Amino acid sequence: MNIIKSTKVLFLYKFMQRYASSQALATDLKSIVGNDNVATSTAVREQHSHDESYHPGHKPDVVVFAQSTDHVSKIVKYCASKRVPVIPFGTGTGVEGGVTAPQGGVCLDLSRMDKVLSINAEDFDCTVQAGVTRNALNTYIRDTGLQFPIDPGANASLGGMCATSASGTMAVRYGTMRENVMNLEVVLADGSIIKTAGLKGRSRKTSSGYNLTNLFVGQEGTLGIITEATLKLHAIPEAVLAAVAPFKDLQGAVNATVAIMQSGLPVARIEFLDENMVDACNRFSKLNLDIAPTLFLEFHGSNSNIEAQGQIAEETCKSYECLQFAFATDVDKRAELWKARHNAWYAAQALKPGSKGYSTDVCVPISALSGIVTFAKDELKRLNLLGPIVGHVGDGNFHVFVIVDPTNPKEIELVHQYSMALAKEALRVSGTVTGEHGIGVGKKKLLIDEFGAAGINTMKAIKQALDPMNILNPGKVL
Ligand SMILES: Cc1cc2c(cc1C)N(C[C@H](O)[C@H](O)[C@H](O)COP(=O)(O)OP(=O)(O)OC[C@H]1O[C@@H](n3cnc4c(N)ncnc43)[C@H](O)[C@@H]1O)c1[nH]c(=O)[nH]c(=O)c1N2
Ligand SMILES: CC(C)CC(=O)C(=O)O
Ligand SMILES: [Mn+2]
Repeated sequence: MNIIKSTKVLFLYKFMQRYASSQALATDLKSIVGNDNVATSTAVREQHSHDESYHPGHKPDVVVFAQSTDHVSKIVKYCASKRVPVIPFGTGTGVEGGVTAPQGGVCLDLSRMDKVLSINAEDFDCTVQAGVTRNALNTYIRDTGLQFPIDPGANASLGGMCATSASGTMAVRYGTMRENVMNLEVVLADGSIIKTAGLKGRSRKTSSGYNLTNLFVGQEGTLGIITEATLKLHAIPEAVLAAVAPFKDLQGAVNATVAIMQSGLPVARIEFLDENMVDACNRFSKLNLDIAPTLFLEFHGSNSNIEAQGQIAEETCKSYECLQFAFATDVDKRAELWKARHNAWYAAQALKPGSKGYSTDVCVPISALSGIVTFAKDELKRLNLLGPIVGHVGDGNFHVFVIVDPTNPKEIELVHQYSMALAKEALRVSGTVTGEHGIGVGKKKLLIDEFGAAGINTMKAIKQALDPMNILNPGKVL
């Protein structure tokens, strides 16, 4: 009885101590960035404690809404002086638990840094603050005839997209964030500010110094806070044509993809949905597609060549026994199709109300795609798991959205084992454990298999050099 009582007292004491120190932290931060930019309410901390995944949330002690690079620099400098963790937060749409605060600390929300700073239409580039979302940028530049085509399904922040090296359905044509970031402004762990590709750099190529830009793309907030990004823009195509092609079997759809890619056709989107995913999208997005392994395709070109592109794809799909090949030229029909594709994550979760999605994200050389998708499906069947499959297959990248009961630890463990087995199979065939979602907390254990000890030690040396006190998003990636 006494032990229980003293444990309760100790717990209460620790709780009071943490409460007092978080209040002191908030007071100091308010004096740096102003009262309106600091929140300590449970609701705001809860909202910033998790992303869109099944990973358990952890609340930060304080949420700060930065308004400028100067704010970010001052906050980081202050946190360094107190050894307080800083966790950057874009829009919280990540899926590997990257924004959780397992050690408490300050969640640095960048959404109020939402200015488009410059558009250089003649150079096909722009510079934005980190909190600008991809939809806001595309709306802003609509009249220039340009677009920023990297499209994770969510309306993510461009800072978050840089930090996770995001991609999406159009990476097959326009590249991922890695290929589209030209320069970054980054606040380092001591509060100093750098530009990764030169103080004013926005040239199309450079071989000057180390490639700092790509060090900070995909670092998930563990090496620095991205405050501004200079990005490549692309012309909005004169003509767009979409198509839907259901197949008799999975192999036909995947082999047709490989053949289309090998033919050199500049396909803009080529997305695979297995029969379960098509069924889920039909229900969630009110489509009426045949329930079969299916490709969604899109071609971008000029009025004079768009039909020829579609025709080559149609012939190729037919030679792999597609059941039909239906073009969608109408703007609304196309928008409906891609909206449904972007909502596939929610469609899968809606199959079982109350469930959560556990997403895998392997990427393999395209010649290994058919084998590994078959492996993924066979393992689902063996383990009796429900997991619709969807993939940016033109890049050899696909996800199994395994549906789990978040309150059932046994089921979560089983799905975790499935995800690990799939990731190891991807490595066996020379792929990677994540094509676009990153490592976060979910895939840390797999890094050693992908890079080996010497590779991991190199990453640790970089982390140690840039963040010696481990205040930047501690517990993530490494
Ligand atoms: C419905 C749906 C569909 C998709 C996706 C999500 C959802 C909900 N995603 C995943 C997600 O949208 C993607 O990872 C985004 O890049 C995350 O951007 P946020 O702004 O939400 O970052 P979020 O706030 O979630 O942060 C992600 C990570 O980056 C760090 N971070 C955020 N801003 C930072 C900054 N300014 N500086 C440094 N670090 C920062 C965070 O600390 C965290 O570790 C995705 N992704 C994808 O690649 N392809 C896809 O197809 C999809 N599809
Ligand atoms: C939430 C993500 C798992 C979704 C995604 O990456 C996709 O739909 O392609
Ligand atoms: Mn994806």
